[in-house]
Amino acid sequence: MPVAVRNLTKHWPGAERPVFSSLDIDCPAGGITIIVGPSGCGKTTLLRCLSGLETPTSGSILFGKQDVTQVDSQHRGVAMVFQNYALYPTKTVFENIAFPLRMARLDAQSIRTRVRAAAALTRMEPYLDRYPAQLSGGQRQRVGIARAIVRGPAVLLMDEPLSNLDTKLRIEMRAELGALQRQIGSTTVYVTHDQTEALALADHLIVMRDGRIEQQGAPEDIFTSPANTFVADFLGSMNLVDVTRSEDRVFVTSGAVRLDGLPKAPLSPMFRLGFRAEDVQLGPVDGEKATLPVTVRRSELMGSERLVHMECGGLALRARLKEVVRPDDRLELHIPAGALHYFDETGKRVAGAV
Ligand SMILES: Nc1ncnc2c1ncn2[C@@H]1O[C@H](COP(=O)(O)OP(=O)(O)OP(=O)(O)O)[C@@H](O)[C@H]1O
Repeated sequence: MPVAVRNLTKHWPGAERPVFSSLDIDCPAGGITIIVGPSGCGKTTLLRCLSGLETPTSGSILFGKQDVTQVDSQHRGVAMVFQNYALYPTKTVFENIAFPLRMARLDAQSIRTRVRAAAALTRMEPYLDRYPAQLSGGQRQRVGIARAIVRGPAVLLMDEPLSNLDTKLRIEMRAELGALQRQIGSTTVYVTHDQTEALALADHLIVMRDGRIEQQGAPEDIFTSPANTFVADFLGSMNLVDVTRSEDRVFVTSGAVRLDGLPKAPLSPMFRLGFRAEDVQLGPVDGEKATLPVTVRRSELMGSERLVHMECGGLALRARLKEVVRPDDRLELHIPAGALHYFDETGKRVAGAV
């Protein structure tokens, strides 16, 4: 069942401006929609409106064809997983998972069957008699997930479910969660500020800033064609260089940048050139490319390659390189034409630039 939001506005009483206004969102049936954006942009408020824990000021929320805007939270067929797990400390794992079923007054046999099924899916069967304090962080979050899926919700809402876990566990749980979501097939809306998580898990991605949607679509499309410099920087921290053009020469602040045979798109005298750290090359590059003179500042080992921090005419840039470079080395960076992004002076992507 698809979930949609139409013209949705939330204005907290007394606040100067709405948290978000006139939002339109479409979440595909059975898939994971990820809402990503910086802290405070309104993600949690939007999720709470979907759950029915919060009432929007205006607009509508549709679950399939049904308008649920005025429907009580308990009757929406939604379940929510919280960042802080929100488990009952005095109840066993079994009773925590069983809680929504007891509230719905299911008989003891059905409760046992359903709790066991949810525990099996989340690999918590061996721990049903334990209390939350006797579990690891990852296990606690699994209980939170089991409790959310135990009633077979049509819509599953997740608010930063992995952010209390350490990096290694977060990566493991992320993969588990993706697989589990496919198995249960509930339409899932998942909120995070972590761009890696968003790109890894999303079927449909929504990038928000200050209560506005900056871009929504397939994660690959957003990553390869960010609509503006905010999206480009937020998803994959793109290097952004202000470029001034005068006749056929282009400059980056104090250092000169060479654009061999570029750009094809009509560009204003000032524009922004974007490229990702992983697309930078030190060796010769065939064909059209941009060339930037840089000075190395710092190099961080990241397994088989290095994240190299550099400076180009006062601008800080990052490159992922296999080569060993040292502070103060002066280098020429080459960025192949296909890896270049162009934005106008307002930050908007210039269509068809490359
Ligand atoms: N109950 C409330 N009453 C008034 N203002 C609120 C309330 N809850 C949230 N806000 C405000 O709404 C704005 C959006 O908050 P929200 O929690 O939705 O952001 P977020 O994007 O989820 O951020 P984070 O990632 O930090 O959780 C913030 O400015 C916040 O202070």
